[in-house]
Amino acid sequence: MMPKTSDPTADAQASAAETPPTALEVRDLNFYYGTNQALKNISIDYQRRRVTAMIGPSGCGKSTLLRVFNRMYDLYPGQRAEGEAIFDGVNILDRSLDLNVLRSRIGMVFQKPTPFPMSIYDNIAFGVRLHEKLSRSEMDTRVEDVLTRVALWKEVRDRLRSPAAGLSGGQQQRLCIARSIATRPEMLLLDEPTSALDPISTARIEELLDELKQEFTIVIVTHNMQQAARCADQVAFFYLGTLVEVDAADRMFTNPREKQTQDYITGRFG
Ligand SMILES: Nc1ncnc2c1ncn2[C@@H]1O[C@H](COP(=O)(O)OP(=O)(O)OP(=O)(O)O)[C@@H](O)[C@H]1O
Repeated sequence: MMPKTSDPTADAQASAAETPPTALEVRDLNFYYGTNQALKNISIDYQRRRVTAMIGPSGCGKSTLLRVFNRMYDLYPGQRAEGEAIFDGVNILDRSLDLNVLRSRIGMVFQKPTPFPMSIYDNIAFGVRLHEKLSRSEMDTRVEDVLTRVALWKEVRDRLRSPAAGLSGGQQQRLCIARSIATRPEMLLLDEPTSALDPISTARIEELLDELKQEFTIVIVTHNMQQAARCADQVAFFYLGTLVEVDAADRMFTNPREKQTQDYITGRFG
């Protein structure tokens, strides 16, 4: 941290220097399932190489927002988003955007581990082949690299050609994270990634997030307040489709500005 000075201008500059640049800037975003508006005028900045946790009671729109960021709604007629989500200078809501490119740059991991019905090796190689032409040895290196980074390599190196379905739930989820980072994205979106896992597997995923944020911007939806407090740099609290407040995690959990946030994090509702 830069030391504070008595000069307000210098203070402001020091504070600006400490603020990580924004990876994704959301402005006035509205989302509709048919006539049902699920997100209302959401504006939020996701800081580069930081973990942002999105919290809030069931149905408040956390997953909907996460899914907007890799355009999942395109698969479903009747669902639409309005507003802006600026990523690398481009509005990702723009209809002309190449979704394959978007999804290689913004990876998604779901609540339930969803390995493809193929070998461990091919789970990683499949997405990479869509975007890059690697030699066999380059692909071998990529597979080893990402499996090492999710701390799975030692456990699976002798059975890379075995079906991924034979892995435990926690291993499958780490494989899904490895698959997401194999295309070298800039952002990782995780929708309650540990809710189907035991406490040990959960702890391993949380440790992993701490390492991955050195390279990736991470957004995680979680119902688990302890998890948000352990993993997140920034926390956003949603309620009934609106963003109630967003702040640094330590401030959010010790001194939230809004009563609704206070009530939620202390377990008084939701
Ligand atoms: N496919 C859908 N069709 C219609 N409405 C939907 C659909 N999916 C979600 N919704 C509605 O949109 C709102 C937000 O849902 P969303 O799943 O984003 O909330 P959430 O905060 O992620 O909830 P949870 O924590 O239970 O996963 C809810 O009112 C929900 O009923």
